[in-house]
Amino acid sequence: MSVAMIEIDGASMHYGAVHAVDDVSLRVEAGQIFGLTGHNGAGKSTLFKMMLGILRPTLGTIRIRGERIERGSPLSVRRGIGYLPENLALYDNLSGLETLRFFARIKSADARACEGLLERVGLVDAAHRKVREYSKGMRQRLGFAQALIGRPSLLLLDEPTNGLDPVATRTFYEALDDLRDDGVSVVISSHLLSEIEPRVDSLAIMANGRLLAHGSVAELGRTAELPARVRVELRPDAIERIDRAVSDAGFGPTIVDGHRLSFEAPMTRKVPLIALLASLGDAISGFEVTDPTLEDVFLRLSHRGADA
Ligand SMILES: Nc1ncnc2c1ncn2[C@@H]1O[C@H](COP(=O)(O)OP(=O)(O)OP(=O)(O)O)[C@@H](O)[C@H]1O
Repeated sequence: MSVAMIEIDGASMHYGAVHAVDDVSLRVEAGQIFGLTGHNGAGKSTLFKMMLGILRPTLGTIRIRGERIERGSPLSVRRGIGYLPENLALYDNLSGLETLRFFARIKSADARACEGLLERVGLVDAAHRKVREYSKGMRQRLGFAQALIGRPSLLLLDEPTNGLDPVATRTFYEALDDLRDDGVSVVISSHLLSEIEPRVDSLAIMANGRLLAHGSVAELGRTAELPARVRVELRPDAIERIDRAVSDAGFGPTIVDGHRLSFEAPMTRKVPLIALLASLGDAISGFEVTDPTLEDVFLRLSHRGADA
């Protein structure tokens, strides 16, 4: 098997009785946008800090590109990682450009790239304004530019869209796609499941320090065994006939809402249900298919985790 970008093996971080991260094993392949999701306090930030070697795991190991991460890890490994912490401390009296130059010095990176980075995050016009005058979204974009200093091959971004408006959020994800096209691997944490769902190649769901599941959105959907919902709009006189035909074929349950019927089918039987409905003729005037969302998957898996 090829070397993973990140390989976490049985990693735990315990603060006394608090198990911030608890026996997490995870593999992130190179060249992916990988999402780390979970509710507040699930352990996402702690796992990031462990991946960076800021925190030493109580148990387990973490490898980046095959190199074990620990405090005092080789600079060559750390230099290849760009990190946007959840709350990046910025100096209010520095301008945006001075801020990036300051971080470039700390990272021993080429400061000449800083102007280009400001352009990349849409802050070139604010380059010489003091950070104290920046809005929350501008600070967040400056933080993102800071993570890109030194052309890292791995980006660890903790809640990067916090404070961004919808347009800035879209621009941010477009920038991530470009970075992935350039071969950069990205791990992004968020508790905004609907935002992250269409934008990651695969993801992990954490709750109370534990990993509930990981894989592509489709794989997680299968793991959660949630049904697809199909809603049809009908001529009133056809309701009974179609309800019977669908339940005779083994689908259900059916919900009747005026002249609409809703059916549920396991994802593996969604297409046969649609084919059956399509064969039932012109009594059907409208059609809507809803696959389970990541939010549904998360809720189902969290409940299972709590019941275990
Ligand atoms: N230094 C610490 N000492 C004790 N407990 C801690 C410490 N740091 C984190 N924790 C606890 O570990 C758990 C995980 O916290 P963490 O910040 O990793 O979660 P998170 O998923 O990033 O949450 P959020 O989405 O709110 O940022 C929480 O219960 C938190 O209170």
